Amino acid sequence: MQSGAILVTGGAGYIGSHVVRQLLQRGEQVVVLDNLSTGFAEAVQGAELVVGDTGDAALVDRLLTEHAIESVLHFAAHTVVPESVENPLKYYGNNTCHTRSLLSCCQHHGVKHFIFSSTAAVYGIPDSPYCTEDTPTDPINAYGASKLMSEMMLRDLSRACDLRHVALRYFNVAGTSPDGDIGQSTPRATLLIKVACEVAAGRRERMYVFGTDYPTPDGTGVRDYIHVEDLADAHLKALDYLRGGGESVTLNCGYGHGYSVREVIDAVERVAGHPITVEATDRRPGDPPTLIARSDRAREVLGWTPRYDDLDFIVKTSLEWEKKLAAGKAYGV
Ligand SMILES: NC(=O)c1ccc[n+]([C@@H]2O[C@H](COP(=O)([O-])OP(=O)(O)OC[C@H]3O[C@@H](n4cnc5c(N)ncnc54)[C@H](O)[C@@H]3O)[C@@H](O)[C@H]2O)c1
Ligand SMILES: O=c1ccn([C@@H]2O[C@H](COP(=O)(O)OP(=O)(O)O[C@H]3O[C@H](CO)[C@H](O)[C@H](O)[C@H]3O)[C@@H](O)[C@H]2O)c(=O)[nH]1
Repeated sequence: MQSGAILVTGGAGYIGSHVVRQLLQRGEQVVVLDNLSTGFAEAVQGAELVVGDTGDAALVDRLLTEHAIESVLHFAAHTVVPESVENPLKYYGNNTCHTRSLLSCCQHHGVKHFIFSSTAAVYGIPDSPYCTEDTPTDPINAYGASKLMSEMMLRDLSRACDLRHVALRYFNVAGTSPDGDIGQSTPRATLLIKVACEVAAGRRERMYVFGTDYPTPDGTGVRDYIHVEDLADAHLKALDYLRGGGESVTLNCGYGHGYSVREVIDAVERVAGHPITVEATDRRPGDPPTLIARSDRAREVLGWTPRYDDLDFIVKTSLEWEKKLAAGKAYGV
C-alpha cells in the first residue's frame, strides 16, 4: 500500500533505521530528519537524509510542504534512562518540547497520520509484572515522563483536529537486521543485550548484573525482549492501519513473555561459544523486577504477527553486529 511521502524523525538511529529500510523495501517514499546526535548517515543509505533538528520549526515546515508529507513517524529522542535522571531538562527539552513543536507543524500542515515511539517506561514500577495498555502509567524517571507527556499531547491533539495517531509502547528492543548491514551503534548504550554482546565480542572487559535479590525465579530482573525487525514491522502495520482509517490507539509492543538477566547472559555465552566476565552488583535504582507486555491489542488491531520471538536469534544478530564493530567493519563506535 503506498500513498504520500513519509517523514521519519530519528530515522538514522537504531530502531528508526530498521523501519526506514522496511519502508524503502516496500517502495515507500521516505524523508529522514535526523540531527545525527546518536544516529549515523550510513544507516539510511538509499533514503533522503536531511540533517537537522525536530525543534527547528522552519526546517520542519519546509519539509512538510516540499514533500507533501501526510504521515510522520517520530523516533527522534534522547533515550538513556540514567542520563534522564541526572539531566531531566535535556529530556523534557528534546523529547517533550521538540515533540510539541513538531506536532504544531503537523497540525498547521494537516498531517494525517502520526506514529510515536513510546516506551514501557511510562508504566514505572507496575503492581503486576504484566502490563496491558490500561495498566496505570506512573513513570519514575524523566525519560518515561517526557514520553508520557508526548502521548498526552498526541491524545489531545488527535481529539482537536484530523490527525490520527498510533503510540507504540516498546518493551526491550534488541537484535539487529539479520543481514548485518545496519545495527545498534547507539553511543553510551546501557541496554543489557548490547552490553553483554560487547563483552562477548571483546569490546568491553566485563559486565555487571544489577541485583540478584529480586522476587523472580533466579533473583535477576525479567524483561520482554523484542527483535527490532518485528518492532519495525509493527510500524508499517500501524501506518497501514492509519491509512485505512483506523482510530487513534496506544499499543504495547512486546512478545508477552520474559527472560531474566541470567537467562540472557546464558544465551550470549551459548551463542558466542565461550563464557564472558560477569560480576554481580547492587540493584540499579528504578529498575522494576519484572516487566512483560500484554500485546494482544497490537496483534488484534494491527494484525501484527512477530517472526523472531527467539532469544538466541536476537542475541546472534546483536553479537554479529558487535563483532563487525570490533573488526572496524561497521559504522559506529
Ligand atoms: N531502544 C529501546 O529499547 C527503546 C525502547 C523504548 C522506546 N524507544 C524509543 O525509540 C526511539 C528510537 O530509539 P533508538 O534506540 O533507536 O535510539 P537512537 O539514539 O539510536 O535513535 C534516536 C535518533 O534520533 C536522533 N535525534 C535525537 N534527537 C533529535 C532531534 N532533536 N532532531 C533530530 N534527530 C534527533 C538521533 O540522532 C538518533 O538517530 C526513541 O524515541 C526511544 O525513546 C527505544
Ligand atoms: O549492564 C546491565 C544492563 C542491564 N541489566 C539489567 O537488565 C535488565 C534490562 O535492562 P536494560 O537497561 O536493557 O533495559 P530497561 O528494562 O532498563 O529499559 C529499557 O526498556 C524500557 C522499557 O521497558 C525503556 O524503553 C528504556 O528506554 C530501555 O532502556 C534490567 O533488569 C537491568 O537491571 C544488567 O543487569 N546489567
